[in-house]
Amino acid sequence: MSKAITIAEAQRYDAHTIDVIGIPALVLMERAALATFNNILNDDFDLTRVVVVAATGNNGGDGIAVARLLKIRGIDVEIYLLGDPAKATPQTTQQLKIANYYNIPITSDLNHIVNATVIVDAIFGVGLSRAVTGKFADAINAINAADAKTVAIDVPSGINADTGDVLGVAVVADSTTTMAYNKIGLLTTVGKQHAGTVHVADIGIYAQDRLEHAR
Ligand SMILES: NC(=O)C1=CN([C@@H]2O[C@H](COP(=O)(O)OP(=O)(O)OC[C@H]3O[C@@H](n4cnc5c(N)ncnc54)[C@H](O)[C@@H]3O)[C@@H](O)[C@H]2O)[C@H](O)CC1
Ligand SMILES: [K+]
Repeated sequence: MSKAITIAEAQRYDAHTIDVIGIPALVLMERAALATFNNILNDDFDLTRVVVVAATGNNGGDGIAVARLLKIRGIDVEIYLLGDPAKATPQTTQQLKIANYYNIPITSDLNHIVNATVIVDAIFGVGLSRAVTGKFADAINAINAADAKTVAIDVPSGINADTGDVLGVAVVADSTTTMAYNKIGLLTTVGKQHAGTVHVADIGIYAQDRLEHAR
């Protein structure tokens, strides 16, 4: 049974890797995006119309970087942005700048989500801290109403990564690319129902500063 971690452990390992070891947060974000991008290509989905639904935390930054990787590959992709870009994290602000360089369209039309063939869920990851409401809930309901295949980044948005509980409303994903280690909440019945196939991405974050040898 491979290791699964809590939100607090994920945040602690993240901070240790950045602040003590010295790997920049943006490098971790790029590796998270590349792992998710490769899983999307390997999952062999219909990539005719991809919509990345992103908020302004680092989960959103991961998704905006995935959008750029898809755009460079010649795939029709747009970003449905939730929240105020002026309040984005530094890493997500940088990803928005890069996405702008590649002229990736940003939409606020929920119909674009409903009509997508693949949706990337980059709304909330381990930073989810309260019940999902308002525009965030509207976007998650649109994602779940779509016929599209849905790929969640790190945690299906709306799921508490410690307990697997749905905080108001949560994305039901076909697959989830989760960073570093699986999350204990995704091993629960409800967590599994929302995560779909879970891919664990090695992005350079390890509990003991190195990748543990497979048991
Ligand atoms: N740990 C790793 O290995 C890496 C993780 N990455 C990604 O970063 C996210 C965590 O990012 P963070 O900015 O801490 O939080 P989120 O993006 O998950 O959440 C966004 C933001 O939203 C606010 N918020 C919380 N709950 C609600 C709510 N119910 N309604 C509205 N807004 C809410 C809160 O302020 C949060 O900060 C992790 O999951 C990974 O995807 C790194 O990119 C790579 C390494
Ligand atoms: K997510």
